[in-house]
Amino acid sequence: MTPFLHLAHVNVARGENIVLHDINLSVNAGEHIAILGPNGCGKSTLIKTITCECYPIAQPDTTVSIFGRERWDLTELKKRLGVVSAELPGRQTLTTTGRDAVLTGFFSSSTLWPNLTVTEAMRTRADEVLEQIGAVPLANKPVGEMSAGQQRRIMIGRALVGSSSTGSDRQMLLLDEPSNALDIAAQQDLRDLLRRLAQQGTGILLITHHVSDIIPEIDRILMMKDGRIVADGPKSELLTAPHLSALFRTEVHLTQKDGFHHAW
Ligand SMILES: Nc1ncnc2c1ncn2[C@@H]1O[C@H](COP(=O)(O)OP(=O)(O)OP(=O)(O)O)[C@@H](O)[C@H]1O
Repeated sequence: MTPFLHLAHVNVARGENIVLHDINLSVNAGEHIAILGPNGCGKSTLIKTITCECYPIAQPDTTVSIFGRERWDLTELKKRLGVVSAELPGRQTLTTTGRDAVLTGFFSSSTLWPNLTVTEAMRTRADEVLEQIGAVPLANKPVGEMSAGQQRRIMIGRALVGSSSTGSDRQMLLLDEPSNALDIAAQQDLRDLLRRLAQQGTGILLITHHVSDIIPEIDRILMMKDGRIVADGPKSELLTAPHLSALFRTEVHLTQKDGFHHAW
């Protein structure tokens, strides 16, 4: 199995406070994982640690290894690791077309600035990705004229463009509450797209507050509380009403239908 991530004894501070405590986590490429936990427990900081936007406190036993390497050129890493959240990369993205917004994934930029060199190979790869995510009709449409669901689809393309769909350069998609601000139909579209990508071998690391976002292909759950991973195991064991009730310190009810869970 190809390793995607290995974190050992990782502590991370933000401002004056330590917000991640002794994180130990290994993920293989192509795994499908959901991270659950109350507001402020450190989920986004964990993703930012993986993308090197937050750094661990240097200690002798601390390890952060991504795709089997501990040292990265940040530009190269960002190409391999796209994060999709409910926000666009910048306001300039609004005037960028769908195809160009996908191409910005090669540069981690908000738009295709004139000084960026786009090669033919990049264009071919962007067209491949537009096809893969079912967004060919959005190629020439400005992002600002798209619905929130269409924008999210393009941002998934932007996150995927820098890596290939197979082999050691396999796609790994990090999603931080991607269904926020989407209506019911757009949430459904997003789940269908994530299911298709997961079935094609794209790895998924999904942060969500919505249990119904946990597509059937996700089979591993991480539970975080107060900056610590408090549970890490199969969905069948952890995605239960008692575990969720303990995690969120409130009574949670759970139902299951067609591989999806619904909590209230
Ligand atoms: N830029 C920042 N500066 C200082 N502290 C921060 C910053 N961003 C987050 N924090 C703090 O770090 C802790 C973890 O925040 P983080 O955003 O990782 O949690 P989260 O689980 O993703 O929360 P949510 O579910 O609300 O998005 C919180 O206590 C938060 O207040």
